[in-house]
Amino acid sequence: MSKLVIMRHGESVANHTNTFTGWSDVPLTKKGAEEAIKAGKRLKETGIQFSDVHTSVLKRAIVTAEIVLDVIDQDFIPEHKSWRLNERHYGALRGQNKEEVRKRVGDTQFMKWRRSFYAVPPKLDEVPPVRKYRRLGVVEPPAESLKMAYDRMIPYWQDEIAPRLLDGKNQLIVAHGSTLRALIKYLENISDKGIDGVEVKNGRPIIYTFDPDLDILDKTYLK
Ligand SMILES: O=C(O)[C@H](O)COP(=O)(O)O
Repeated sequence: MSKLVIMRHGESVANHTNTFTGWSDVPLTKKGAEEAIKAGKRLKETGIQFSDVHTSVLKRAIVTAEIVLDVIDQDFIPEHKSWRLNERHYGALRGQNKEEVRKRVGDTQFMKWRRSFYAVPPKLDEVPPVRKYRRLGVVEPPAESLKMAYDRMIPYWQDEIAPRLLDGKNQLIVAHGSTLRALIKYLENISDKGIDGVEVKNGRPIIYTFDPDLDILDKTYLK
């Protein structure tokens, strides 16, 4: 029986100011770092030994993962970073205050951009080149729906995570609200409509236990 723990990064400065973030690379707040420490302590109590940790290439996930590994005394495990685990790209909404956008466009459009599977947020007119993505040969998208994020994230699951779990190796993923909603949708076979209501909180680990065929035996939330 292998275990997968998925966790959203701790509070970022953009979460704190209620700003659309996506692929913007923002640090954790002090509270975010404390959430990571708390999550690490709760994880330590479970005694799970991980073989690998996977993060996006965004520092709020990377730093959260490193804090957790430190607290659980598993800093030595291989750390894999992939743009495929990045937050969904919020396009031209990034950097905008969520409350101001909500007031401007109304609740329905606001929630559609944030929670529906297919809605694409307003696109960036121009995507400035970022060395981090250029060196990976990745073209930063002008915006992504959750479906688009799902489509680029699932190959990472199939290539890098599922085979390790099938080999009985416990895996930790520290990523983002949207990528983790996409993964939960895939793992639990949630409908396109049903995913609207799924929320992933900062710094709260979710533990999946799988049988040898990678069917879910149990799902536990750590508070
Ligand atoms: O990218 C962001 O703004 C957040 O990490 C997730 O935001 P959401 O909860 O509005 O999708």
